[in-house]
Amino acid sequence: MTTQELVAQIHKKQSFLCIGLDTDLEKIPAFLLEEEDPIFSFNKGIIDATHHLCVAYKPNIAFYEAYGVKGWSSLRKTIEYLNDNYPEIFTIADAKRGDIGNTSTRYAKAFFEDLNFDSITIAPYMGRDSVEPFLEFKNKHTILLALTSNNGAFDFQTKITDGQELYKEVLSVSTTYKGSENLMYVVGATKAEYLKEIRNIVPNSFLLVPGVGAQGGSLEDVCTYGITKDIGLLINSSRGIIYASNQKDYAEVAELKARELQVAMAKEILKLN
Ligand SMILES: O=c1ccn([C@@H]2O[C@H](COP(=O)(O)O)[C@@H](O)[C@H]2O)c(=O)[nH]1
Repeated sequence: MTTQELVAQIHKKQSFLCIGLDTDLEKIPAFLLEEEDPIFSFNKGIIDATHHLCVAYKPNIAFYEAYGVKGWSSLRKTIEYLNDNYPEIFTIADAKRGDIGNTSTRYAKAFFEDLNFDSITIAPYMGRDSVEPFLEFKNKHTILLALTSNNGAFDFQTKITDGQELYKEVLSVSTTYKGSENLMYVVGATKAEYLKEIRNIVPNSFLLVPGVGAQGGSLEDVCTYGITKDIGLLINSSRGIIYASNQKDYAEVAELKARELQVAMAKEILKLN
């Protein structure tokens, strides 16, 4: 999917919501455990109930890898279901990969070609030659971890390196990578006060923002400094939407939670006019 197509979807749906599919057999409603593939059945229920309110879904790959071959099969069914039924949806493999060049190319083939995701999250720690292989893929997007939502972000990401904080170095150096027009960045909603400075370095890039809801980040705070004329934000919520109920009504309750966020996002878009 191109960035322009993503922006068009955001305006059409008046939403920049990304729903995280962090599907955990210990948290999904018990009645689904009798299904042949409970993870896929749960995801399908969530997707069918919420696709009109969001522009992206983000399966976190850890939740699938944890179940071995069965988990990978559920992941494949989920991405195929999305691509076949809702091709307008932007898909994010939250895999946090990145390795020496030839290995990164294999990761890119796995997620962009075999599974056909639109984007993948990547750790920038191994530098240019670990990221550029992902950027070679046309209309595919690489989402670099810049300033993450967790407390551990302060261990390294905010430390001064070469005269500025490491996360700023990640942002500015990565803009010189070949294919950098395919870059997006992860910035935690819990770090909203950093967004003004982040926008000075990457004024127009899309930011994937996890951390609203369960982690306590505020959508309004993120928008105050992070929103651009093309919106430039994908705000993620996982547990706050998908586990709002663990009963038969889980999909309907997920729809209500997604709608609350979509309505708040529509208000933020209106403020831009
Ligand atoms: O900095 C980061 C990077 C990734 N994540 C991931 O996003 C979701 C957040 O889930 P919630 O339930 O909405 O808290 C999850 O998959 C994380 O691994 C993040 O939270 N922070």
